[in-house]
Amino acid sequence: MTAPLLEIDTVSKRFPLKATLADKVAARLAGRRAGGAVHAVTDVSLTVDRGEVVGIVGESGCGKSTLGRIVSGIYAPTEGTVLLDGKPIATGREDHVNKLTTRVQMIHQDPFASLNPRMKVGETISEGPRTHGIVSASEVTDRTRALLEQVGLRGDYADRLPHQFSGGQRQRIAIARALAMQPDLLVLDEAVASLDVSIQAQVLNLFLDLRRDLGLTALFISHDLSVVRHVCDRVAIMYLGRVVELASAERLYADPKHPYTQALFASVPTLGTGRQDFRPIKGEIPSPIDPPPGCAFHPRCPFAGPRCRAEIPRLTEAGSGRTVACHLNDGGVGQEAAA
Ligand SMILES: Nc1ncnc2c1ncn2[C@@H]1O[C@H](COP(=O)(O)OP(=O)(O)OP(=O)(O)O)[C@@H](O)[C@H]1O
Repeated sequence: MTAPLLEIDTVSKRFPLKATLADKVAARLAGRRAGGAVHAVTDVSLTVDRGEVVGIVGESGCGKSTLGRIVSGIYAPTEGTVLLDGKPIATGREDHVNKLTTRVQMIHQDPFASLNPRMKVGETISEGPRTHGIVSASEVTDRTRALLEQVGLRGDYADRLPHQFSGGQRQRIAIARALAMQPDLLVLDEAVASLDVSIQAQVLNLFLDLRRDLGLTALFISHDLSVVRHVCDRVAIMYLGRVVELASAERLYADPKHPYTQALFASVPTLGTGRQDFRPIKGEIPSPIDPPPGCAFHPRCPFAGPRCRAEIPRLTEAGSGRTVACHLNDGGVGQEAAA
């Protein structure tokens, strides 16, 4: 068996909060430390095989982008390690983050913000490969044209500026720029979220074609379950910084196990199930500054029992390669659990 291309091992990321003078005084009077932290990502372990596309799904603020940025070498994790092809991209030390890694390329949500408005798209696409010696000067023009054609644009668009393109075309340019670096791994962070639905479908189809032709490996971050279903082999569901369920897309969509996954599915009217009875998830997402004890989902969970309020559930096997972090799965929540 070959090792996974990407190995995320027990990664956490906390963003320290700056304490105001009033906080410091109050904390000193109370005999505790001032400040605190946003628990953006907690104890996440995940692998991605070569040629695999793994989705990261969850509501806003659950830590998806932070995880993507750690994998891209933009953030150092507070704890844990990220290995690409067995070598560290990042460890829990700021000076051990490979900020210049070219092997992971990130594609962001907003194609308007991610392209330099004053740079011709040909220069945008070829800048990275030229700087890093990935293409020679003599190859640059042909390679840039070929990349534009590969993403469904005309080669002579290389001479145009970003404002001459639509949102969907700009996202194609962003994909061409990422592919130009010949990355081992793509991190797509809400890559189609800002596009109209019909354009989303076109860009997703492009991604699927590229995946088939180039054997891409990717982390596909999205809040949109219907988008993820079309492009991912496996899907990790995140809640308040933790992975709560990880399964093949097929199994997850056929039979979601974690109460949060079930609630997430029930809240989406457009999953093609023909169901009209979609229900928003009840309650608010808790603060990542002060996560609830036990299972972070327990305040919103219809099945929560005493154990859920006290003990953090670990990800455990639930059959067929699926893992679920729920006490219902690892022995139940006790008599007191609501029916
Ligand atoms: N640089 C930062 N400094 C402080 N807090 C941050 C920082 N980046 C993210 N956070 C916080 O970390 C938590 C996770 O944010 P993150 O952007 O990773 O979530 P997300 O699931 O990608 O949400 P969204 O889909 O809204 O982007 C949030 O509470 C967010 O406010």
